[in-house]
Amino acid sequence: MGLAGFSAQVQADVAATRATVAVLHAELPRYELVVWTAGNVSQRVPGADLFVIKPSGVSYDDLTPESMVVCDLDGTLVDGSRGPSSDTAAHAYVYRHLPHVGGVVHTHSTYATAWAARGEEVPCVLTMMADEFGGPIPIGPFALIGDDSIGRGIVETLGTSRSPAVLMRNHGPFTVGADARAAVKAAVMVEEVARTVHISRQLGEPVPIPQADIDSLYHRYQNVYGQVTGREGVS
Ligand SMILES: O=C(CO)[C@@H](O)[C@H](O)COP(=O)(O)O
Repeated sequence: MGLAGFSAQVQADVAATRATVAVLHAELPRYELVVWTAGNVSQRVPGADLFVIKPSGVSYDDLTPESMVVCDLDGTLVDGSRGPSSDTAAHAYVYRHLPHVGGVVHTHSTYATAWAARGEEVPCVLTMMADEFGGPIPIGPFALIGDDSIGRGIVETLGTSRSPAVLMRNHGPFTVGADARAAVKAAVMVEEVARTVHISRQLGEPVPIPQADIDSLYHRYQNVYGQVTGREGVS
């Protein structure tokens, strides 16, 4: 165990990833996506079959770069002085099976988890949903914590959807992204739209967006929205 067998470059990348993942954990309470020690963020280490995740059951106030733990893609602890998150096996399964994913986030945010408790997907009735999720936010199967079951449910469900978020039944949202920041963004967005669609439902039946419009919105947001490097005026 330890990082001594890894190159200086990988060790530097591990240090940088630890810092990134520690900072991003602070976003979960900031956006009110978690209570107490619920939830977790992880990110792949570039150029190595490793990822960084938080230690299990440690207060968000006490999460530092040094306290982050490093695991291999089987979820085995490689470096760190504390036990890894209880969801490490789920994160590891996602990294093993989805090579394009560089970051994974899990929260128990209230509205998204309420949809998960009902086992009902969030229908695509908001332009913001079409933008970020490209359609409904799907429900994954019920799965117990600790082995590959949650990871399998995430990968199987995301394989049939453009959504970077899955609501694991009776549990809560898991989100993925090119890096941990993108996965945190999806976690923030999934809670926001779950809340808005829930409120809309109290007022009546939300109006679905036609598929062609969902496709158009998704394409624009994914490819044109924001500061796209290489576009005129953006360096
Ligand atoms: O879903 C669960 C437990 O039900 C976990 O995600 C906890 O919410 C956080 O666990 P640690 O990451 O602190 O082990």
